[in-house]
Amino acid sequence: MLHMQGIRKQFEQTLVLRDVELTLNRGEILALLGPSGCGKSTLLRIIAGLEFADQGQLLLHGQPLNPIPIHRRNFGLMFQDWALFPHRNVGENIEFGLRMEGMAKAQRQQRVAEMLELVGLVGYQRRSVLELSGGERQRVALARSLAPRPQLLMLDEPLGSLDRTLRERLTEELRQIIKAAEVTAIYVTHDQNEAFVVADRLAVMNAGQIVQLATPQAIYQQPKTAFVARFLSLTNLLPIEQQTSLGPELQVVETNLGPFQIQSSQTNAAYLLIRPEAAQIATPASASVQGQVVERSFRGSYQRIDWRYQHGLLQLDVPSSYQLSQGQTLDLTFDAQQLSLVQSDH
Ligand SMILES: Nc1ncnc2c1ncn2[C@@H]1O[C@H](COP(=O)(O)OP(=O)(O)OP(=O)(O)O)[C@@H](O)[C@H]1O
Repeated sequence: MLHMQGIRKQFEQTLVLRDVELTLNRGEILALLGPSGCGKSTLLRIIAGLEFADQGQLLLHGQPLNPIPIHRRNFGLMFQDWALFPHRNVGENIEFGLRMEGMAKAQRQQRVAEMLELVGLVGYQRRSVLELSGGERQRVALARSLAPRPQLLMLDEPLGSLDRTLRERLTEELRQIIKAAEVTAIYVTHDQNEAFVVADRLAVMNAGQIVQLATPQAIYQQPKTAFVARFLSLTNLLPIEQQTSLGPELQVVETNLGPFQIQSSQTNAAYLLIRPEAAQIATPASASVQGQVVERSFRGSYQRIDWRYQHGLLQLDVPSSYQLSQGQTLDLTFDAQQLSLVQSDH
């Protein structure tokens, strides 16, 4: 539906977007995920028409987007700092875009009722927005963006101002509402958990480039570069000392933790990624690696341990049912399914 080619943007001396390529499919929710300053908002603002690219093309349904004025694009926006109109009630806020379009009153009222139902606020129409909780306000803001049936909804850190617990609950709700409205959406966030919950596909950005574009599951299973792995809090990255291909899909890598056989077509990998859940408590018969628990923290169904071996330290998760204490010796094996090969960043 929306196709971006070779998008470049420079602010003074800084190149903020470098040859961004991205295709957004109809009905999907795509999250732009990346650290502060990587260019997410700039890319969104270019799509919205609030900023212009120095180079590159934006196509909407195969047609160039640039000549279409902002008000005729029919894009919805929901930004963290876009407050509701404080002196208008909930219904009037939701109705705002419909009035701008010149929609007749009866139709507007029907649409407002549909929107209140969609966001779970039936009966709130005449309430003042000043009386609402933070979560309710965000739902009104979402209803206001969705009311004019935008062909594309853009959300920039829409839950950024809410506390963590509320954010987690609302993220799931946001996804359900956007899906029920059958709208195509781009969702900007720097929070990987939010992106995982909300998105069909994720574009992970670093320094003005899209480093990886795939489903949340695929990115978690196979982060492409060390940057992506670290950004997802996957920090056990062991430099590969030597790699041998035993076939197109089978690699043997040497690391300071020992040799590992990995099902992968990735040649010339820089790191072996050990996901925290790869750790398995060794049985006396297994070929294990010796180590020691130096820290342990309880996380509910599992415990996170800092595990020191002869040449390094890993953060690993083991079931809470194991009685472990700080300083104790612990021999481990590693589940090959939870290991992957990762490229360097350059
Ligand atoms: N109008 C502007 N003039 C000059 N520099 C700008 C302008 N807008 C953005 N920048 C710079 O461009 C870079 C990317 O900014 P952008 O807001 O796109 O990043 P972001 O990934 O959305 O970050 P954040 O999550 O902090 O909003 C930053 O270094 C920012 O300072």
